[in-house]
Amino acid sequence: MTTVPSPNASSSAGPVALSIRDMVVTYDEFNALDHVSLDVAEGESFGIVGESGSGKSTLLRAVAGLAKFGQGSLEVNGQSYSGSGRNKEFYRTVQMVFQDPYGSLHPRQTVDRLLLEPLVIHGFTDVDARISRALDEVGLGAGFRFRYSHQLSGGQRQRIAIARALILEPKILLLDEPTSALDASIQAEILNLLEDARRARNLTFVMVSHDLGVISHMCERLTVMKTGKVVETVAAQALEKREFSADYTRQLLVASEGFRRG
Ligand SMILES: Nc1ncnc2c1ncn2[C@@H]1O[C@H](COP(=O)(O)OP(=O)(O)OP(=O)(O)O)[C@@H](O)[C@H]1O
Repeated sequence: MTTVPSPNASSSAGPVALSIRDMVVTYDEFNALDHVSLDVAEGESFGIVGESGSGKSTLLRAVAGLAKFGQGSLEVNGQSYSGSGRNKEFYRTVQMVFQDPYGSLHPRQTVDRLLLEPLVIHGFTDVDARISRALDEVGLGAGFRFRYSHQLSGGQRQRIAIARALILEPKILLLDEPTSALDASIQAEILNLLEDARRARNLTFVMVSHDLGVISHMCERLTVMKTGKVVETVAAQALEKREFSADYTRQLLVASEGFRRG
């Protein structure tokens, strides 16, 4: 197993869960991802920040196989993947949670069906017990099993989306702004729920957010992106101590603090 030493904040410690080298995603001759490289360690919580359009979602989508990368390489849990091909094991062990759970939850399916579907696809048989456990883990009781997504609040819908991701016992969660559509108190509940799940299951997180406060609360390290490129990768504590090198990181931090004060 590949292990990356940790000489400083820009490299991860321990076995590598996710390794991206020189990744390029091109749309209409424009590089939305421009030679991006980074490593994320097993069990690490890793953040991606940057202004709108900097390529954060494209990076997650390229890892997930939802956007094709034309150049570069991707290794997940020791296995190499091409720009577009993914196998069934990948789709079990790597799960993505989106900002808007409406998009990922079929409106004509009950919670029960929504949780059953991935279990059936991946050949699990003890489905009843797994559905009950998944609902418990996200703080929803059996009473929610036969509700449709329009009968749930935004926070409850996001809990179901997380349950649907966790039910397959993944190793990596790709989280694309998972709480930015929620109000502050629900946001905190969902972040706590995610953090509890990560610790209990030794999950690896790669979390995109425009909110540096969320990322520094949740993540051990983070990559700052601008115009499709990595500006720098720093330890989350470095933000508080102002131990980063790029002016752009300082601008992002100042903008985010100004926004919070405002
Ligand atoms: N399917 C697509 N076709 C063409 N261009 C795209 C596509 N998806 C993304 N882009 C472009 O790629 C760039 C990066 O987009 P991306 O969604 O990754 O940014 P982001 O950092 O996640 O932004 P935000 O914080 O606003 O969600 C943007 O200029 C966007 O317009």
